[in-house]
Amino acid sequence: MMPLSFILAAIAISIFLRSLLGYLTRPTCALPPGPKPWPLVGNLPHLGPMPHRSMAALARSYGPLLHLRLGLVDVVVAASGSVATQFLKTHDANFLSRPPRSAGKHLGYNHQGIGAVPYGSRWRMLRKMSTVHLFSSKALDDFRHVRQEEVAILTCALAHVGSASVNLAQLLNVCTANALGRVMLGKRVLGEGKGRDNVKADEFRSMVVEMMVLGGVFNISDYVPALEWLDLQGVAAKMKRLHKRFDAFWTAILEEHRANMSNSGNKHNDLLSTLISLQDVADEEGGNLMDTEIKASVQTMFAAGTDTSSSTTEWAIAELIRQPGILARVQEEIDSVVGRDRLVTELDLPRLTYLQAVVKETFRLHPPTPLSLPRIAAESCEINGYRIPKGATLLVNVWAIARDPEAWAEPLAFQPERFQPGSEKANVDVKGNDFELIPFGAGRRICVGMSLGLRMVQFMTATLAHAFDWEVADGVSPEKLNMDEAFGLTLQRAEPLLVHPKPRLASHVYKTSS
Ligand code: HEM
Repeated sequence: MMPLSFILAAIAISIFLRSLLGYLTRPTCALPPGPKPWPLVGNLPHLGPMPHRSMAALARSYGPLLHLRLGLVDVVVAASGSVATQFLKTHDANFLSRPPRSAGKHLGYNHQGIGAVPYGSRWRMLRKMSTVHLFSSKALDDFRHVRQEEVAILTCALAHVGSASVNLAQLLNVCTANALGRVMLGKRVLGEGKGRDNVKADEFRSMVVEMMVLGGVFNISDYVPALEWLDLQGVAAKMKRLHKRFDAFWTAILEEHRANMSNSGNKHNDLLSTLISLQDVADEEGGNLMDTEIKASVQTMFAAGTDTSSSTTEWAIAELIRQPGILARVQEEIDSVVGRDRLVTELDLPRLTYLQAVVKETFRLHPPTPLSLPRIAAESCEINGYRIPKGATLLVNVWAIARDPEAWAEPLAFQPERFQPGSEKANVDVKGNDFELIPFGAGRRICVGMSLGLRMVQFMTATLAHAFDWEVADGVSPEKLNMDEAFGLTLQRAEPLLVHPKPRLASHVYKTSS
């Protein structure tokens, strides 16, 4: 038996060594600067109704790398292109997962959808499947006719409103959701009374609206997890109820698809049937794609892909209405490429360089997710000499970055010319390569639907600008158009754009056979 003194000495040495190790590996740097947090709520009171604007203002006082304590959660905010580069390029591997949120838990099948699933083999599998079958150039081209048909229906509807004014966002939303629905589920999801829709369009519409509302609520228990069980705002209860409705909807669609596939010899011509047919293929760790992952991912695609594209297009048209000179230049460009005897097609887009500049400028001033989607630090790390603690939430203020006066001349002015050949930002794109303009995020977890979102926004903006002249409803003059923002799940206009579209092409163009 070992003598007691030896055992005590061993314990003392191990305690000393542990302390020494702790001392040597202690973080040597401080947290990034930020306003002093209040007890318990931390900096929540600093956020106000427009967190992206409040955080931009705080960054002006404290610098482009900001630390906030929201409730009990450490949050770091990147507010310049160079700080975003540090997080999303240099340290991207450390920020590949998203922090758990009540919406992902209660509405997203406990974080099983592509947008919330932690980084790893399941994420890679979902990402690869959707990239190949939904967003690759081939997949996009295969479904081009679908988007063209839906945009033609939108154009036709706008041409026939007569003297009534229209809420452009609503029609754009129906167009994008139906285009996505046809590609992902093989059918329109927001119906349109032509006898071909057999999903419950009204039910779907009301569920999506509620999802956007609940997703936009600032749920206290996301920031003070100890209070989760109290569900102080009743948000979790509402999410659970909504989840039940959504799950019944997706389960019915899955069953219907399986039945159709077995009747048609496993034919699959939409994403859902493709995913079902891939359920036998195992991921790198041997796991198969589960029904819940399919349902969660399809639901995420609708949530992430509809409002983003439609609200950006609404902002683009609002900017064009406010600046008739820019609209005239867009129309002139499209007239010269397309003429006035047909609608724009997606194949025309590469030749419409000024239109593309207009879309870039719209993404710069009105990014639909101004704080991107949050990421979480897997490990502590050091950025720009500051300590980023393990588990901290990263918010990238893409809205502030794209208005940074250090990076942009006249940052608040809508000037598509800045992206024209020979201009300062001619080579800047929105695809995650130029960190001063990252509306789709950047790095490995960049928006998976970027190619589709970009194409949809370019195509809808081009079509609407080409097919119509625009008047604001109620006699509001273009320069008085209210451009205020409202913060929700996506960056919406505070006041919807109510307009009178005036057809400007040959009348046969506004007839659709769909
Ligand atoms: C105007 C269009 C869009 C914008 C500006 C946009 C923006 C974003 C942003 C900023 C992110 C977070 C990226 C990051 O963490 O770095 C994201 C993620 C995502 N987006 Fe988009 N998006 C758009 C359209 C779409 C479309 C059309 C779809 C699908 C139909 C889509 C599906 C997704 C999904 C699934 C994710 C999560 C990806 C992941 O976590 O791996 N988005 N989007």
